[in-house]
Amino acid sequence: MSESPVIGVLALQGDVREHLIALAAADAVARPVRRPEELAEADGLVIPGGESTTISKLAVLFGLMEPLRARVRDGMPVYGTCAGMIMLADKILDPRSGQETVGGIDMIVRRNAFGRQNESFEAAVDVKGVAGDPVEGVFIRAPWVESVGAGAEVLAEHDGHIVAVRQGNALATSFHPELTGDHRVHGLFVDMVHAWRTAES
Ligand SMILES: NC(=O)CC[C@H](N)C(=O)O
Repeated sequence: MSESPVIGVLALQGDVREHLIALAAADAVARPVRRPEELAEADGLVIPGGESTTISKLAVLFGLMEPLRARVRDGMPVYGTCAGMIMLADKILDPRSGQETVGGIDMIVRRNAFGRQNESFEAAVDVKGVAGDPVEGVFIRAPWVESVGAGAEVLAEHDGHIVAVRQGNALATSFHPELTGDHRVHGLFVDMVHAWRTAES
């Protein structure tokens, strides 16, 4: 395979460090991204879990919202977990005031759908494209996807609710593979970045 891709982790708020570790374990060069210049150098980007309204407001404040939208529109691979999934939704069912999204996936997301912090849970999830045993899904005040448009593919469901979606080069999960030590979902994302780089070069 060609040399390791550089994958950024949007480092405004949330579990940035865990994603940097998971990406490195999946053979990517992982870097925090806080400035537009850092985003420009990345071959792909992870938007971490955390608090989506905070991440949204900081992205606007740091001048990153428009550059993020532009790169996603151009096809840069992007992966969002939990709050990151919310950031990739074209529509949020119950946005807080001032909450914007990057968009990129034709889906409607319901924030905190699986309940509050103390209703967080783990469950085995079968994810299309991840071979072998189910993934251990860690759900923390997790969103679910109410519905997807024609262009988006459902990769996983839990309890009848959509929890993983892909549309082109955008991938999103309600749960947090970065917290489990199982790096297969990050591996899937790194493969998407390799494929995109090869297609672009
Ligand atoms: N673990 C998470 O990322 C929780 C997401 C949070 N409920 C939000 O709305 O942003």
